[in-house]
Amino acid sequence: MTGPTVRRLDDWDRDPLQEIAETHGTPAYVIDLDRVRENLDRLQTAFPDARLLYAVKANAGRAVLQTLADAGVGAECASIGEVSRALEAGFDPADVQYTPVNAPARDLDGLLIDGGGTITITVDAMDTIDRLAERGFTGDIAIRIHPGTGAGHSDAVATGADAKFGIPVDRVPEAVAAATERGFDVVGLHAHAGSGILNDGLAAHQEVIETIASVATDLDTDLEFVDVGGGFGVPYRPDEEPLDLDAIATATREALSEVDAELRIEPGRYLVADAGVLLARVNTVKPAGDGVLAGVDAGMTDLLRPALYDAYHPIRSLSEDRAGERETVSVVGPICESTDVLARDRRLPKPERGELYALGFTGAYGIEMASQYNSRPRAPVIAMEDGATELVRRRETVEDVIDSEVDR
Ligand SMILES: Cc1ncc(COP(=O)(O)O)c(C=O)c1O
Ligand SMILES: N[C@@H](CCCC[NH3+])C(=O)O
Repeated sequence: MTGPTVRRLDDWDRDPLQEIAETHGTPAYVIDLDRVRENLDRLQTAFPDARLLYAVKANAGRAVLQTLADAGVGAECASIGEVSRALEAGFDPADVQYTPVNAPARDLDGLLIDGGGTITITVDAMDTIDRLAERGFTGDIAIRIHPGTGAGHSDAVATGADAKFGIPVDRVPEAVAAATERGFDVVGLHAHAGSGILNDGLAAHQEVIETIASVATDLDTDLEFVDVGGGFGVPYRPDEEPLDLDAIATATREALSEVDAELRIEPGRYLVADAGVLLARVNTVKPAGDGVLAGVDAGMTDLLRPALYDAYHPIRSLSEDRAGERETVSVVGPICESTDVLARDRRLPKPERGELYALGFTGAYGIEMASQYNSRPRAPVIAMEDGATELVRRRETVEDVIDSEVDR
């Protein structure tokens, strides 16, 4: 069941969302596991020969991880925390790839404790090759290259262009030699162009794959895999076109035609973004300039993306249809920051106190980037599956916020 290419906010049934808000209160995240499976099916149809690793950072909830582990995909993890959550949710260590950025010592130590010998580590710095050798790590390693080109929904996430990520192309042979000398098997190459790539970013994405292909063919090493990262975008704005998955798959295959190694991809957003909504309720309404400010109970601590990237998330009123009256509404949160604006200048029904809103495409990088700033407990997550709903992450309490303080 591949489902529609994209599930827009208007495609969600209103009744179950209203019911969830009544039962669990707001703010609350909803994640539809059936939609996650549909997204996976579409990816697997477009990339039938690729090994798919789910980028856990997009949504590390156990229900999501179990769904994907059961479907037989692997996990791409950015930290020991993500590795632990993936293993706990049922991923086999052999299916886990750890791709740290400037791996903290605590992460590397933790991997050894957790039987990390069977996990593949993607190394992004010469130093980390030494640091793994010093710790007696015996697993396989892959080398992450810095391709020098990136793409994504904003410059902030065009990772491939940022020197922080990966080893420069001209130093990759040196890194492979250093790793081999220290007894490691270098089994793969890795590159990631960036996140939220839509059709206008395909050329840059392609360039990254061509770069990794040329590094792979120049190396005198048998590679088990070439991992071209994730980044498949989802059209959050109503005027954006869905990503042409077949075009990206064909171009990837062509670019790698001379490379004799398994293709790996590691999507996060594509699997979960349109499977999630964030529910929030209006508490205050006040005029501002030519429009209205609707103050809701979700803020940048629940959904950071608008404040961090100026990201667009569609917003819809789930209260009873109120024909006619629409106003220019900005939806603002309860955090004492001016950037705590979830949606700016949208045409919405004249807001009313108690009105229920849904924010779309919040299944990816929503709950994962939530914080306790202003000492606000994080929202719960409710999973939908096969027509049923279930609380899978409870609402935090103020006690949870206080609990990590040490008595003195
Ligand atoms: C190394 C790596 N792999 C995979 C991903 C997943 O990206 P996306 O959620 O855009 O598919 C990211 C995030 O951008 C990443 O940094
Ligand atoms: N967190 C980002 C994407 C970056 C992913 C990690 N490299 C977002 O919300 O769009």
